[in-house]
Amino acid sequence: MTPAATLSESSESKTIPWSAYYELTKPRLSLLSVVTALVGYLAALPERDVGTLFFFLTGTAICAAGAATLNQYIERRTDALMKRTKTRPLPAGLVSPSNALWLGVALSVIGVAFLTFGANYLAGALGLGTILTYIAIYTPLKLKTRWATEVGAIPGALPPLIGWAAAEGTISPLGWILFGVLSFWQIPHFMAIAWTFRKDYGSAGFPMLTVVDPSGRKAGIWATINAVALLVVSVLPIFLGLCTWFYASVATLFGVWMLLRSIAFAAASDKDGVARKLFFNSILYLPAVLFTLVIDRWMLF
Ligand code: HEM
Ligand SMILES: CC(C)=CCC/C(C)=C/CC/C(C)=C/COP(=O)(O)OP(=O)(O)O
Repeated sequence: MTPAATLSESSESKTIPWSAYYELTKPRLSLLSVVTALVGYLAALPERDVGTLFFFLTGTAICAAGAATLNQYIERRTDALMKRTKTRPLPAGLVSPSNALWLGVALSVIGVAFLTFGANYLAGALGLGTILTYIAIYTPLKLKTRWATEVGAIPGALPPLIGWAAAEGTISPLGWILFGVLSFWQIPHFMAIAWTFRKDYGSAGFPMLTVVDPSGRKAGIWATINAVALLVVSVLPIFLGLCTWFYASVATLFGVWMLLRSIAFAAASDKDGVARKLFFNSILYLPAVLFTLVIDRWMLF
């Protein structure tokens, strides 16, 4: 198939680049959400069932793609005002807003149906909850308050619980710990990004912490506080007998590293370089700690 298809709209013929629809789904972020959901599923140590695994993975991916598409539909005007986002399919005029809206709604409904009927009701409810908190609460709040970031951390941290629910039909303490790890991890992750793109966010009218406090002092302190919480929550499994020292050591190592990077970000007067280092550190943290957790759980049982 060619990378583009031709579609008739009223009397005109328009070329629809499929890659533009693909970009609407924020493929990297969506894929990462699926990976964190898979971590929840694998760490739950279920009785394996290939059918459930298939529907849960595809359902989560479709939900994430639908949520991302709806997010881009809602933010099409502000995305046009930022350098980082102005080439996205909607501000670039590659896809019509109504097409994006219908695609987002259709994907979200299909994704929730896959989770509900292919896994179980709890997984479906969590999928729906993730979409709604992202689209109906976080996305509109972004223009209103700096606390939107903390609200956004909820849908960002819910996918492991979808995985846990798909595996067990319920959520065990380690599932909630994973939710805590993902929630606290997102704050230093995003404080670093919010510093780097503060001018972009400011010009689009987003009151991010680095916009309302342009010194970056509050962002640094808030990243550090959350890095401490991340370290504490990430080592809880060892005290509850839910993992071995293998996971606890890796989580401590990466947690301390993230904390030191956050402190450096808070302390620096010129924050540009340290913010990028904290961002890259946050990107390394997740695969290292989550992969180790899955291996550790498999070794334990
Ligand atoms: C409050 C929640 C979050 C916000 C506001 C946020 C925002 C962002 C932004 C703006 C970027 C682009 C940075 C750049 O272009 O330099 C980014 C990158 C990234 N984010 Fe997040 N993120 C959040 C949650 C998450 C979650 C939950 C994950 C993983 C499951 C994640 C993983 C990544 C990764 C791996 C990158 C680098 C690769 C890429 O740009 O796609 N983020 N994030
Ligand atoms: C199963 C399912 C529905 C998964 C979706 C989970 C998910 C990806 C949650 C969003 C995390 C988040 C707040 C990202 C930033 O979005 P942003 O809109 O602020 O980023 P942007 O500035 O790049 O648009």
